Order: sequence, then C-alpha cells, then structure tokens
Amino acid sequence: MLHTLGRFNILKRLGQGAMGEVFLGQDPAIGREVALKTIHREAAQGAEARDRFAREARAAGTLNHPNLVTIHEFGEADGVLYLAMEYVPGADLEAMLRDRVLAPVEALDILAQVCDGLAYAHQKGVLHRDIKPSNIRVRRDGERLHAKVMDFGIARVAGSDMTGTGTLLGTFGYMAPEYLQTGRPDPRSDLFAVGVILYEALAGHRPFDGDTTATVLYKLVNEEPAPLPPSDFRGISPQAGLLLAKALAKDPAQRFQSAEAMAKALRDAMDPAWAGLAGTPPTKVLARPTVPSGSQATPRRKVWPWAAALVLLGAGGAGAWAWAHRPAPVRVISLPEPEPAAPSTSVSSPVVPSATAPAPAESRTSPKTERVEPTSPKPAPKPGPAPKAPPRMTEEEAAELLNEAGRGLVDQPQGSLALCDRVLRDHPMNPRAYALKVTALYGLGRYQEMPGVLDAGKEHGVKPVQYLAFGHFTAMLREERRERRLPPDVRESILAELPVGTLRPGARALQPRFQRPSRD
Ligand SMILES: Nc1ncnc2c1ncn2[C@@H]1O[C@H](COP(=O)(O)OP(=O)(O)OP(=O)(O)O)[C@@H](O)[C@H]1O
Repeated sequence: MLHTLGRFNILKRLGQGAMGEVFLGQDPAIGREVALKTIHREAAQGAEARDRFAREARAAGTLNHPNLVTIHEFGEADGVLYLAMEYVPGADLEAMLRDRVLAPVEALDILAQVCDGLAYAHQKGVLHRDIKPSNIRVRRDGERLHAKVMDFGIARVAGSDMTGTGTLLGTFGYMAPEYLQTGRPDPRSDLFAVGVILYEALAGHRPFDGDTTATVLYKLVNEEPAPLPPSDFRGISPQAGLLLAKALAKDPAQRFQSAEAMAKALRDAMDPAWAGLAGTPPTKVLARPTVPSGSQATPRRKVWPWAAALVLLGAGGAGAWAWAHRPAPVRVISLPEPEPAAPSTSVSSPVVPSATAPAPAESRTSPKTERVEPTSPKPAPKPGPAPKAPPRMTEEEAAELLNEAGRGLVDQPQGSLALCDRVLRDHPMNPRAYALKVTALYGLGRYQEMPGVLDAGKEHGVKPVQYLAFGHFTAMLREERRERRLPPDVRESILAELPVGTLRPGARALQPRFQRPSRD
C-alpha cells in the first residue's frame, strides 16, 4: 500500500471503486483527514484526458454545499492522479439499501437532501451524471441523517459508468432514458436517478432491473415500473406514488423541472396526511390502491409485463423484429406542474451541455424531411458573395432523418447510411446515428468499416454500449450471432466493446433481415 500521496499521509484504504482505490489520508500541515481517490491510469490516459479530468475537478471544486462532498484538491504524484476530498464517516447509501435499514420516511429525508445539493450544483451549471446510491454518503448525527453527494461530473471524464462488466448494471439502472438515447443529460436526468433510488428504497429492488445490460436498457427506455403495494409506503403519504410516477417519467418534460421542486415534494410526502401533488389527478401512479381492510394483501408482482423485452432478449425470433419496428410508445402520464417551469435549459456553463429534446424512439411516423441522395452531384460554385453555410440541422430534424434511416435499413441500407452520415455531420455525438450506421454497414456487407464507426463514436464521447438501447442494433447483433457473417477480427473488435452477456448463450437469433451480400 502507498504511504504517501503528494503531501498527504495515507492512513488506511477505504475501498475500491470503478475509477481506482480510495484511501483515508491526512494533510500533515493542518491535521485534516481527507478521502483520496486515485484514478487508474487507463481512465486518464493522454494529455487530453488529464485536461478534461482537471477541468471537471475544477468545476466540482467550485461547489460548496452541506449536501455535497467538498473537493479540496486535484493532483498528481508519481504518475498517479488523485482527488483529495472531504472525508465523510458513515456509510454509503448502497450499503444502507442493501441492508434495508432505512424507514421510508428516512429515505425521503435523505433524497430531499440529495436534491438540495443537486439544486445548488445545477444552479452553478454542474451536472452530476452518475447519481446512484454508492455516490451518496450518509452519516447519522444522533437522530438526524445527513446525506452528501460525491463524485460530481466524474463519470463523464473517467467513463466510470462504462468500465468493467461487473459495474455496468448497477450504474445503468439509474440512467435517464434521454441520456441513454442521446448521450446528452440535463439536470432532469440527475433527478430521474433520484427517482430510481426512491423506488429502490421503498420497494427493496430497482424499478428497471435485469440479468443483462440490454434488458436493463430496454426497460429504462420503454417500460413503466411495477406499481408498489401500500405496505411500501408505511409511515409516509401513500401519495408518494404520484411523486414516483412523476420522477420516473420517460419524458423529461413530465418530470420535476427542478431539484428544488423535487426536494419540496419529497419533504411533503414525509407527512402521512399529504394529499399529493396539486392539480388534476394523474392518469398513472406508482402506488397500488389501498387493499380494503379484511382482504388479503395482494402479493407483490414479481413478474414484469415484459413479454416483448423477453422475447427480444431471451428468445429472439419474430418478436425482436416486431420490437425493432414497434410504434413509438404512447406516454399517458400527465401531471400538473407545481412549480413555474424553470427548465434546466437555462443553466449555462461549460460543463453542462445544452438541454435538448430527446430523440424519439424509432417510430413509424412519417417524416417530413426529404430523402438525401448520397450520390447527388455538388452544384458548381457560383461567382459572387460567399454562400452562407447551411444552418445546422436541429435535433428534431436529426431524429426524423434517423427514423427514416431506421425504416430503410432492410431495403435501402445505402440510403440509411447516407442519412446517418448527414446527421453525424451536424450531430457527431448522436449515439443513434452511429448505431444505425453500423447496422447499415452490416446490411451492406461492409464489415471492415464497422469498427471504424465505433471508434468515431468513441472519439465523440459515445460509448458503444449505448447502442444497446436501439432495437435495430440489438437485432443486428442477434442476427450476427446466428449467421456469423463478420470476419473474426471485426466480430472480436465489436464484441470487445460490448458488455459480456449482451448476447446470451443459447438465445435464438432473428430470421435474417439483411440480404447476404453477393460475393462479386
Ligand atoms: N469522501 C469519502 N468519504 C468516505 N468514504 C469514501 C469517500 N469517497 C469514497 N469513499 C468510500 O470508498 C469506497 C470506494 O468509493 P468509490 O466512490 O471509488 O467507489 P463506488 O462509489 O463504490 O463506485 P464508483 O467508482 O462506481 O462510483 C466506498 O466504500 C466509498 O464509500
């Protein structure tokens, strides 16, 4: 074990995270104890990665709030990058949830404090991006619980959410659908994660869970969690079910629009008499009706209504085809906005990407865009004033082009490819465009080009594992599992980027969708 790190003495090892080891250290100058988080070399390779890390650490270092773990210092000693941060004795929320030591009212209290910390950070323009129980430290002060959020912005720079197959499910289970689909989180994505934790604290299991990453991703993007029985709301308002429905809405516009508003609702729900969010009743709540006295409590539903997902992920076949071509899911949750919408889009900071409307799931709506012909000749330049650059395509236009690309994959993969390239020119961080492009190349038999697309995506911060959220891509993987068309080197390099278990052994593949390319 290390004895010193920079100017800090190391007292003991606190644990191991996805990014590296964490030590309890002491600053000899002032005797202050600190937690020293080291960052393993692969996570911070190259000058650019280090710069990004330093930038993010600086952004997190500006945060000073009782519900956030303070970052004291970012440094490097003997080639080891480290963060020195406030040491918070106590436990992390993950352990508390695992041991089921929290009463529902305590869970609400902790998460309200988490929202207080998030509200402050969001106002400063800093997103967390990886809210999950293991990033929340909880200390007991006599009767009172005190929560502090750690690791602001770190997930983005270190990619800790994507490293190691063992940690994938844990983190993905908290990611907001729009983050998975567009790679662009906004403050409401952090709040979605708080909703997931609340559900987990009340129910004892996560709302979107599964044996494989693909299952979890599918559920996050497409499925509503099972309603909770009244017994899960003991000691708090049963109307917390409304709160959960709002927090876990797939569409960020239907969620709490600010961490302050969510903190208030969480505190309100601590009162068993709370009547719920003001306004018209929601069409959907995440609490089951109270069981009439005398009748037997309904057993908690263990089986999810996920036939479609299981067909895709476990059995393949025509179900997968149908899934990949499903109409966009209809969302029925419509809850009143209790607070004036101060959407997160107003937050501006170098570390916060502008909020965008999430790309819709691949749908059958007819696009209003024109087809892009890849071979159309360029018009000859005209003399006169320099032509204006065409305006950048909007997110909505990009989504429509990609809908069209998805529809054309089987019959017109060449056209789909051109549409993806067109979108990527203006939106090089769009994961759906990369996923569709790889799939189109597969359909065209241009296998050797596939790894290059994954690499291009990675250069823009898109992780190949994000492609598992897209039906066409997973359908293509299943087909490849059966058909084995890819040359071994290409197959290996693609699957190496995806989590183990993406394709379950024994799962049946699709009926071929893509023509086997002719050999000439
Ligand atoms: N500031 C801190 N004060 C006290 N203990 C800490 C602090 N930071 C981390 N720890 C402890 O160190 C261990 C590793 O933490 P770390 O945050 O690296 O990993 P993790 O949260 O389990 O996973 P991940 O890296 O995916 O976030 C955990 O047991 C955590 O509770």
